[in-house]
Amino acid sequence: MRPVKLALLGCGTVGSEVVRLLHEQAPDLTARIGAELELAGIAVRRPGRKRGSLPVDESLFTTDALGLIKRDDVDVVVEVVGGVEPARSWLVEALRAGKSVVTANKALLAEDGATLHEAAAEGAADLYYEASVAGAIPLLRPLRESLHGDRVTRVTGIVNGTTNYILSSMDASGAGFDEALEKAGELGYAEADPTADVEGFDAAAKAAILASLAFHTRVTAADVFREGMTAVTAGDMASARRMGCTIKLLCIAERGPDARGRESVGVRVHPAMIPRTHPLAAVQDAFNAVFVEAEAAGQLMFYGQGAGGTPTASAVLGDIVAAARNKLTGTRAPGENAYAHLPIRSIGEVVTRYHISLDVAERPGVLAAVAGVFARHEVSIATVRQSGRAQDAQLIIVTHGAPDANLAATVAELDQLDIVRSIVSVLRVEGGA
Ligand SMILES: NC(=O)C1=CN([C@@H]2O[C@H](COP(=O)(O)OP(=O)(O)OC[C@H]3O[C@@H](n4cnc5c(N)ncnc54)[C@H](O)[C@@H]3O)[C@@H](O)[C@H]2O)C=CC1
Ligand SMILES: N[C@@H](CC=O)C(=O)O
Ligand code: NA
Repeated sequence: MRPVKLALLGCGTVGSEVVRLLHEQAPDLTARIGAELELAGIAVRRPGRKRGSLPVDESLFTTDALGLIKRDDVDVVVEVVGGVEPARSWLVEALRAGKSVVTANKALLAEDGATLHEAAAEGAADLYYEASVAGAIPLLRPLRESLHGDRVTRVTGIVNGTTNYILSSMDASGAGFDEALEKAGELGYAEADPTADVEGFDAAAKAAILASLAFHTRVTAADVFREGMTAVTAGDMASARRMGCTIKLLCIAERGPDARGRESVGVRVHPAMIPRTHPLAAVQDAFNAVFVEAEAAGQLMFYGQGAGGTPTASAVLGDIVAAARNKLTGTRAPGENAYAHLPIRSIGEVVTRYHISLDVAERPGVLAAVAGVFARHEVSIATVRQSGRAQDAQLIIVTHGAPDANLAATVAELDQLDIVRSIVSVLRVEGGA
């Protein structure tokens, strides 16, 4: 049997681990596939760079990614460069030519997955992207295959390792944001531009990919409500701790009837306060965890390493094996299945709960005035806690569920009240906190 030939694009944190695992596991991979996997070439930016410990022939390195993709002997293109361009042009070229693609590129899939899926359909080619969401955790294959007999209603989780590493460091040791981010970068968790992590763009891209698969509807990054975690302070974390909670950056994708009774999809990424008893509160460091709720299956939980070169390479290798097997047997991966065309609900229509911390003047009638604002916006208060000082006091209010637009309008009106000296923090609450 002739070997299945791979073109590897990118040899950074993930790419170098793909090379290492391909070498170390070669005999097993050959036995599992029924043919050898062979690297036809590795596209890099700087071919002369020292990659001393990598078990490959230097002659494989090239700066001509497109030339490598177009080679007749290449069967599978593995893209671990990242970013929208030139990755999109490369992958479209490969797919249209009937070459299978394995990619970890969530930014591209969430921005313009449709173009890749269309190119895959045109070229009758496989498009695999398990590594793009939650690193090593097998999550997309269960959504794309195992759960196809069921109706998924909600996907909730922690899908960014860098921010979970930062938030769990802030919670456990009171570590500062900058220090924890630097460490996450050193450990290979952070994106090339870590703004993508801390501002929630990376999690939003993953949320779009998850929602598209779960709800059979094209959801792009632009459809996802996104709020990063840079505004979460040590004070917020301490306040959460006092309430028996912690703060996590959550991705939530849900389907169901909106206020007009129309079946729709809401997808959001934001920091949220959750009780310490919640299973997601126990997810530490760069680990990820995702709950999938489906009508027949009930609740499923997926947990594991969501970032880092080696765990991510595990998912890439799994996809390479699947693509190689398909090449040999003439079968294909499931294609895009976006038949449902569900409308996207705006964040204003999504029912959320808020934890609001206010500095207020300490005088009679303050509580009534504050409560009046909530009532005017039809927001019901679950708990109020007041800690008083000489002339001012802090009020901590947790609401019941209400449309996010009502909650936002409540905060905006509170901000206008003379008795409110400052709005110290506003956080959404999930899971019964
Ligand atoms: N690091 C992680 O934990 C995870 C990363 N990913 C995704 O995997 C992909 C790769 O990520 P990393 O390996 O962490 O990034 P990285 O920045 O370590 O590696 C990317 C490599 O691509 C190279 N490159 C850039 N432009 C190129 C070009 N025009 N031609 C050839 N090579 C080029 C860079 O020099 C770099 O070595 C990204 O899409 C990322 O979002 C997905 C899951 C986890
Ligand atoms: N930067 C990402 C890497 C994996 O997708 C993260 O921190 O989760
Ligand atoms: Na995965």
